[in-house]
Amino acid sequence: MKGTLLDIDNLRLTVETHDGPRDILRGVTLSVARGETVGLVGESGCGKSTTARAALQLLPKRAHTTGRITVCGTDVTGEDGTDAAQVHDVRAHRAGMIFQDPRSALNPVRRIGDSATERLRLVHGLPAAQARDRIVALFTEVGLRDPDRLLRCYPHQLSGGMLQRVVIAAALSTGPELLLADEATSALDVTTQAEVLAVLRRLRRERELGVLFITHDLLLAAAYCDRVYVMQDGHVVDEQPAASLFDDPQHPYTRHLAEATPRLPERNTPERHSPVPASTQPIKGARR
Ligand SMILES: Nc1ncnc2c1ncn2[C@@H]1O[C@H](COP(=O)(O)OP(=O)(O)OP(=O)(O)O)[C@@H](O)[C@H]1O
Repeated sequence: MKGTLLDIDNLRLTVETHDGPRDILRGVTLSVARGETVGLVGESGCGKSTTARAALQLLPKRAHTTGRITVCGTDVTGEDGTDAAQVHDVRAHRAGMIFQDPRSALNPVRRIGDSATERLRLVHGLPAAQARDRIVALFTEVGLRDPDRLLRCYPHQLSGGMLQRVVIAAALSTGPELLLADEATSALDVTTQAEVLAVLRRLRRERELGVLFITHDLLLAAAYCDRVYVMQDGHVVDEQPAASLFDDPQHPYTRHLAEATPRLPERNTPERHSPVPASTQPIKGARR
């Protein structure tokens, strides 16, 4: 597909455990195009995070994979002779990842400025002053006020929403085309979640980012994404336009998830692309 930033084709991943080999991904096929937000939903443990991490070759220990993953035109699985330097280039320049808990992404005893500029300084070799200027500009872009003061703060001095914006700014600092957002707003309260989602949406539009938006929250995926893949037990079992996820679920498992998701009465149901659903209940059975 033209403009495809992430293309995963029949990805299988098996991990050697003490109890023998364990199949975690059993044939995942999905794609994300430039400027598109694609949801990846499913119950806890179905393999969503492993899929995203595999895209950056952040694989579990003793993992064996088959299938092909192409990120921004580079086959990171090495099938076509890609070497470690090219995978490093993808991680350093082309794709960024945001996780659920910004506190775990930031060193608690380092100032925000040191953590946020780290990739620019160490990976891109930017002088400290230039890295700082770029992060200050990005802090403003993601809606953080008084960026100079924030650079001197420690993580415990900032709220969860502010920290997630810091993490988003740091992820964007290297100019990625693809963003892998793994439950990036799940730990935030509903208001802060709406604000962070609005920031991500604006950045996606302005920068034409492709976003793989991982969530266990079907309502949120339906409201926020363009298309949605549904995972079950290591398989992608369904792919649908987000708009029809609840109204016309195609696969029995998608139907099951949709029926298990508490919804507000129709007149209050959020329109697609509204900031965030008023209710963001997890999928029934999810462990979170
Ligand atoms: N290194 C590993 N060794 C053994 N099992 C693993 C390893 N890494 C992940 N798993 C298992 O693979 C399965 C998929 O994990 P993954 O984190 O990808 O699921 P998920 O859908 O993202 O779940 P959640 O929504 O809870 O984050 C889980 O059952 C997990 O326990």
